[in-house]
Amino acid sequence: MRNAHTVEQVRAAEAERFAVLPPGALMQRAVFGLVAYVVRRLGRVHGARIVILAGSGDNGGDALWAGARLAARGARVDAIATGTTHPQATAALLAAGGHRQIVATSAGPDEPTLRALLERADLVLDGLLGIGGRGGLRPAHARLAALAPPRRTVAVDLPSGVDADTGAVAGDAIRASATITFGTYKRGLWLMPGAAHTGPVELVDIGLTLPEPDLRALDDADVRAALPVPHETASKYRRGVLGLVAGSDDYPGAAVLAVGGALRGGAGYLRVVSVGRADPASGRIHGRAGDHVRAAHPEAVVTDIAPGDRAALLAAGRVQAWAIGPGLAGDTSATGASLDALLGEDVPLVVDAGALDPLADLLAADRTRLHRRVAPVLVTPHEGEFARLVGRVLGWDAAKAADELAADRLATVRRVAAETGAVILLKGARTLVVEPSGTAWVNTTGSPWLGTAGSGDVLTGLIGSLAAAGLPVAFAGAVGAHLHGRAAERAGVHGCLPLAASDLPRLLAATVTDLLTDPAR
Ligand SMILES: NC(=O)C1=CN([C@@H]2O[C@H](COP(=O)(O)OP(=O)(O)OC[C@H]3O[C@@H](n4cnc5c(N)ncnc54)[C@H](O)[C@@H]3O)[C@@H](O)[C@H]2O)[C@@H](O)CC1
Ligand SMILES: Nc1ncnc2c1ncn2[C@@H]1O[C@H](COP(=O)(O)OP(=O)(O)O)[C@@H](O)[C@H]1O
Ligand SMILES: [K+]
Repeated sequence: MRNAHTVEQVRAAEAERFAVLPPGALMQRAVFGLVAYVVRRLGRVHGARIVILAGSGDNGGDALWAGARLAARGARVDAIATGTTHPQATAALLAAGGHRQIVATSAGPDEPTLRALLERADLVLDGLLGIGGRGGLRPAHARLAALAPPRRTVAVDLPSGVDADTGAVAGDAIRASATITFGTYKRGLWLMPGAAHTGPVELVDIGLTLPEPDLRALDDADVRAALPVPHETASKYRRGVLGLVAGSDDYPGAAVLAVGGALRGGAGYLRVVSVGRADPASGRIHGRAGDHVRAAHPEAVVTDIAPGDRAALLAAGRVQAWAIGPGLAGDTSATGASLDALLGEDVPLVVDAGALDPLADLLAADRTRLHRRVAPVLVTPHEGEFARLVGRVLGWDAAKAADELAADRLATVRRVAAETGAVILLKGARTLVVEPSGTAWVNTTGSPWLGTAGSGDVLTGLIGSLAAAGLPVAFAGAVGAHLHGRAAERAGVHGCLPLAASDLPRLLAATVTDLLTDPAR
């Protein structure tokens, strides 16, 4: 498990260490980690050209001290500053033979000179701003951020211009190929849009004692430990039964995809409810989605029901979790009736896609509905669906939803989870899972190839299955998002690029197999 903390939490932990350690000790630990990374990355330090972008604070201090150590090993180090710099670190750099040759104010060097220096650099260390950065980059910094070569820039603690707590980016910000962060992960390294600026993030332990994290990210080891593995006395029922209401005559494929995900999530039995209509000749209820599921996945047990038939829905059988929504289309009041029936059942419920608007309508009529329910409800909107949800339930217009998410994605989702009583899984790059209590996970696996029609349907089935197999539903959301992302990362290796949603169940099976058979576990 990786943990992220707020700037306030980091400052408090640092203050506690400052009180007992010699001056500069924490900074030297950070510098040691940063230099170790640079040496590993460059391979050969002697003769390498390093450019330091140095701000006025301790973040610049870290970068300048690292420059001093690298200069002492024979690197050619140039520091570009925008004003004053950390005095001891600057003195150390100069003493080691480094240059502090340019002050990039408006009166500073012309752009070609700066550009030439940055273009020739083997590596640029971004020490403009760390956790002390406030607001967007000011013009002198912004100019440097625009010129720094993303593929050869390493962010010190965090990319300058990214808000450490929110991940918000106002204007220009450094784009880094890697970030070396100190003490703990900062939330902004994991939250969009800031997360798009970091490259891979490495943590350097500087010995801080930290409180409960504000945000968590799962690792493969956490997911491996959480995976539902059948034990000796298992049976299909004991492994967990998932009820899945998915597909429609218009979108039968969504049910097939959701079942494909569900079959890889660990539940032992899958009841699929297909919403159809009465056959004019026989009078029997029949849905196209059910036909497609039977053909693609003979192991699923399918019941066809008429739209909104609550009794037939519940008669599909006992389950340990329900999931509703993928591919549901048409009469939203009928979906609302099905949803209402499932909300009356005391098992975890996953609500996605075509069931989200009906849920929003139920919540608009009664905001306490989910707060009163004992078993949790997980909703899985993408950004557009999230905007509609907060529009209907909280009265936000689309612009407000977009502004709130851009300014502070985590706080916004936390607020909506607390107000609605739903666990919210907000999909997209860096999917967030947030409980009404505020407990939050961010997903750091995945790839933009997942932005393909139907991949969310697979995710819903997978999460429902993990919940039916016994994982608490919010955790099932975090585990499901991790597996879904890992599966997508494998697409290249398995010859599945460009990724199609139908590839995901097979890739999920390979992902789970590797996790469970990893000899290192
Ligand atoms: N304090 C310590 O002992 C340690 C600190 N560490 C480093 O210290 C950093 C924090 O240092 P600081 O508290 O000095 O803060 P920063 O170095 O992030 O920057 C603070 C300075 O930048 C100015 N500033 C803020 N926002 C600005 C903006 N938008 N444009 C231009 N200037 C702006 C402030 O007025 C202040 O002078 C961490 O991110 C980390 O890199 C590490 O060395 C670990 C140990
Ligand atoms: N740029 C991206 N990077 C990583 N994951 C993404 C990206 N875009 C979309 N995804 C993931 O792809 C899935 C898309 O789901 P969704 O939008 O519901 O698709 P659909 O409704 O077609 O099934 C989600 O799991 C989402 O997190
Ligand atoms: K920085």
